[in-house]
Amino acid sequence: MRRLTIVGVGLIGGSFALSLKAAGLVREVVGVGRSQANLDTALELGILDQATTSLAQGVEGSELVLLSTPVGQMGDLFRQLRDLLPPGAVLTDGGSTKSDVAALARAHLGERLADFVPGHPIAGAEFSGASAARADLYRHKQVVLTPLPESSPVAVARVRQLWQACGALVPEMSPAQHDRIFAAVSHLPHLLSFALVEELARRPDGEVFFQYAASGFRDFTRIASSHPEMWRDISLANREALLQELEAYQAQLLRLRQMLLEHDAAGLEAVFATSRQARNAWLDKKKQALQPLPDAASSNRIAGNEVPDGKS
Ligand SMILES: NC(=O)c1ccc[n+]([C@@H]2O[C@H](COP(=O)([O-])OP(=O)(O)OC[C@H]3O[C@@H](n4cnc5c(N)ncnc54)[C@H](O)[C@@H]3O)[C@@H](O)[C@H]2O)c1
Ligand SMILES: O=C(O)C(=O)C[C@]1(C(=O)O)C=C[C@@H](O)C=C1
Repeated sequence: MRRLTIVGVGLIGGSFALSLKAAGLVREVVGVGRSQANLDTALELGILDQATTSLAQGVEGSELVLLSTPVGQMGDLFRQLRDLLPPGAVLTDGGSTKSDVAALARAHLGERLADFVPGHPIAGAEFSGASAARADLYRHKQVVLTPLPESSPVAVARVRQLWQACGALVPEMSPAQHDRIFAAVSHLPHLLSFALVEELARRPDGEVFFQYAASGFRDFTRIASSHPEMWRDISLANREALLQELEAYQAQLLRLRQMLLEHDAAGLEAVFATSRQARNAWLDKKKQALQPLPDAASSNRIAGNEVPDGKS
C-alpha cells in the first residue's frame, strides 16, 4: 500500500503502523494527532513518515485510514471523513466498543458507510501514547471485526488481510454480541480495578495500605494504570451492557457476603475451586491455541488458523 493514515497515534494505531511496516506492506505512514509532542515521538520512533494535526491533510491520498482515538472522538471524525475520505479508500477503527461506533458511522458516513469496517484488536496494555507502540503487539492475538450489512466485502477482506499480516486471528461477530462479551471480560474488570484503587487512595490513611500492597494487589490493579479518557469513553459507550454485568457482579458479591456472614466455609471453598478450575482451563486453552501445528513450516501458522507471512 502506498499510504496508510493513522488517526490517533498511540499504542493501538502506532503498533498497527509498525507491524505493517515490519511486514513490508506499507510505503508511507501519515499520522493525524491532537498533540504535536506525541506526533514528534512517533516520527522519532519511525512509526510515522509524516505527521499533521489536520485530518484533511492527513487522509489526502491515503488508501487505508485507521481511527485509533478514544471512542468518544469517533462521531466527529466520521462526520468530517464523509467528505474527506479519498475515493476508493477503506476506513476502519480499533475502538473497544462496537455498537456505538456502528451507530455513529451509520449516522455520519453517508455513502461512505460501505467503505467502513469496524474492528477491535483484543490486545493492549495499560500504557498509552506513541512510545508504547510495538511491532509485535498483535502477534497471535485476536482482532474482532464487526462488519455492517452495508460494509463492502472487498473492504472487509482488505482489513482482514492487514490484521492477519500483523499476525492476528480475525473472527467476526455482530456489534451487539461483541459489546455483551467485552462488557464482561474487559470493561467490568477495568471498572473494578479502578474502583478498588480509587477507594484506597481516598482513605485518609491510604498510604499505609499502598505501602504493604504486593503482587496480588499489583496483578489485580495493573489495568487501573490505563488511560482515564479511554476508559471514560468505553464505560459510557457500553453503558447498558456494563450496567448488566455490574449487577451480576454485585449479586455475586452479595452471595459471597452472605457466605462470610454465615461462616459458610464449604460454600466459599466451592466458589474458589470453581473459579480456579475455570481460570486454569481458560489459560490451558489459550496456550494450546498458540501451539504451532505439527506440520507448520513456520511459526506463522498456529492451530486452527492461517496467519499469512506478511506478503500480499
Ligand atoms: N489500550 C488498549 O489496551 C486498547 C486495546 C484495544 C483497543 N483500544 C482502543 O483503541 C483506541 C486507542 O487506544 P490507545 O490505547 O492506542 O490510546 P492512546 O492514548 O495510546 O492513543 C490515542 C491517541 O489518539 C489521540 N487523539 C485523541 N483524540 C484525537 C483526535 N480527535 N484526533 C486525532 N488524534 C486524537 C490521542 O492524543 C492519543 O495520542 C481506543 O478507542 C481504545 O478504546 C485500546
Ligand atoms: O492488557 C490490557 O491492559 C488491556 O486492558 C487490554 C484490553 C483488555 O481488556 O484485555 C483492554 C481493552 C481493549 O479494548 C482490549 C484489550
